[in-house]
Amino acid sequence: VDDGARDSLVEFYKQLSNNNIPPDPSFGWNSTSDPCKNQWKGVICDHNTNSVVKRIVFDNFSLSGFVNASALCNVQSLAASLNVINLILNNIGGAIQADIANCKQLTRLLLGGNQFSGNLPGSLAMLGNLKQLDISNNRFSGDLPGLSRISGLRMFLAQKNQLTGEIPEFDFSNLVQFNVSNNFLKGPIPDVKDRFPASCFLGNPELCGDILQKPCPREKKKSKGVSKNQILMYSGYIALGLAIVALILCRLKKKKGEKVDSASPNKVASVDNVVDKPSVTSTEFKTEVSRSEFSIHSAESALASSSLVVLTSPAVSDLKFEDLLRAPAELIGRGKHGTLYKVIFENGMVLAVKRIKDWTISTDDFKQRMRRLDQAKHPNVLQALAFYCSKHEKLLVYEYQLNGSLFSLLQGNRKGQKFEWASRLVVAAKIAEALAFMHQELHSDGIAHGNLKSSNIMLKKNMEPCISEYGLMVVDPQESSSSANVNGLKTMQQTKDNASNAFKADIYCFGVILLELLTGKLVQNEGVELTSWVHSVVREEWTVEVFDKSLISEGASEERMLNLLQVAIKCVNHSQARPSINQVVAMINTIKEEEDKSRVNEP
Ligand SMILES: Nc1ncnc2c1ncn2[C@@H]1O[C@H](COP(=O)(O)OP(=O)(O)OP(=O)(O)O)[C@@H](O)[C@H]1O
Repeated sequence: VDDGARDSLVEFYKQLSNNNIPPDPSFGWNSTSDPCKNQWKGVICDHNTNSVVKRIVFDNFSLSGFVNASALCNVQSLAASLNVINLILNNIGGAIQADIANCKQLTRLLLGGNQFSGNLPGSLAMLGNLKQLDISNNRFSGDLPGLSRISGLRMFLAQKNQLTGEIPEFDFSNLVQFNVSNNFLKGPIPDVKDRFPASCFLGNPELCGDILQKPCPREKKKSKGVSKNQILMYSGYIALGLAIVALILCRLKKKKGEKVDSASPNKVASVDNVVDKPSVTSTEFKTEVSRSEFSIHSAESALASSSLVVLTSPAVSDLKFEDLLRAPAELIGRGKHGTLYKVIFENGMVLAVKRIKDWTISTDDFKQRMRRLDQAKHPNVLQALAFYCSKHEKLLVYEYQLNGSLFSLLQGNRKGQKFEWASRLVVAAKIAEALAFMHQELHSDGIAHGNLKSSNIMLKKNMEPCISEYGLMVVDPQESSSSANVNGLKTMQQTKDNASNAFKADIYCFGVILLELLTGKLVQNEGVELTSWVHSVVREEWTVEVFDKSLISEGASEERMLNLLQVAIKCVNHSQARPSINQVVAMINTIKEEEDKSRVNEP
């Protein structure tokens, strides 16, 4: 760590601890030692280089000073590396300075359970990489800043403060935890469907909305207060709308005569007729909440190859592309590689449609890949039912899984649902076996999963786990590092032996899922961090601390949990010496057999 960064850290700690001198030399935080090499307490460094600070973690350290965000975030080398600031459950006071926004790489800012006060800086909105923001149980006041640009935000906790004003706009698509209860917020609650219970909003006497069974008073002003300019603007929109409709009608009339026949015969699947209407216009069919939001980029692409290829599933044999466009669609989530919509049909059928973003694969390669994937069938792999592919647009259709994903199960979104050790072991074994099957089937085609993570493990009706989105990531050596997998495999994927690396990468990602199952902690987008945390705990010989508390209290066998942890650690080995998927299956099955035996022998 460079001297400037070290000195700033020392300054930061000084103020954080109210000028308390670090308790002993091994604690660090002095200008005579190095934060990484000398392993300062509360500092976690990049495990590869051991020379840049990634996290500052002081949870429950009885600190009672202030946060000097300028000292921390105005130093370029620190700002560029710091991912996590975790100061929960201390006694830290004062305001948060706007300079916090210079720590642009922050994914977690956890300040809950302190004495912070004052307004939250509007600059928080600039922390575009944030996944978790916890300011709960403090004395923050004033309005919440608008954080709607932080589209990856998964957790926002602001309960028990003194916040005022309305709840600002949020991008709720990725939020899985949200709480603003017990403040002084007012006005309408945003439309969060049933994703968050009323308890997340309670304790704000002036908040209103269906969820609180407290209707909001109708706004009278709306029609009264329309200004002249607004009238002009709206009439402009209406005129433009009418012109577009007229243009579309003209074009449709013309096209009807010259029926195009461009769909090539398809050996694997039945192909529906060329779409002749809906997508001839430009872009999004989007009205209010529940309309289809798919867009076809141009009339040209719609006519040239607008066929929906229905794969061999009989469930959707009559499905037509236009049905898909017409049905109401709801945005479920926006991931790194695309967007997922829930589409509900009149006959009650519910489908999940994945719209893939920025995939430079050619149309032919895409089609071929889909057909290969369709041939590899396994009960624990979610098969695509159909797909659509044009130059600019790639859609995949899956059966919608009502029970959600392993991610949401671990996150505790499914209320009151226990997730016991035996079930976790079954999930691990089934996913490993399914992955082994797919690797075996698709090895010669070089198609690995490419994006294995707990949000891509769906739970079927009977809670059977199944791998979803297999093979939707092409591992392309030419491709930029931005396409790299979430689990920090960039450098690996950039190396030459790409296909084999992709299979190895799947093993790594599977190891991360095992760690999630064992620890109950989630690493969405932060795989490297969970693994380094586990490594550090194991290194310090507090191994049992790693396990999910609910597993310990359930009395799960420590020995078998340790054995599974060993498997996970082998899988997340950063060198390429990872076990093969078949070895992983064998190891997990041995643990599972022991578990089954012990259950039989139970009194
Ligand atoms: N078939 C499905 N049925 C129901 N929910 C699904 C289905 N497939 C995915 N989901 C859920 O929808 C959400 C968005 O999925 P999506 O795959 O687009 O994003 P992601 O997995 O977070 O990121 P990425 O783009 O990297 O795959 C996730 O919570 C996922 O668990």
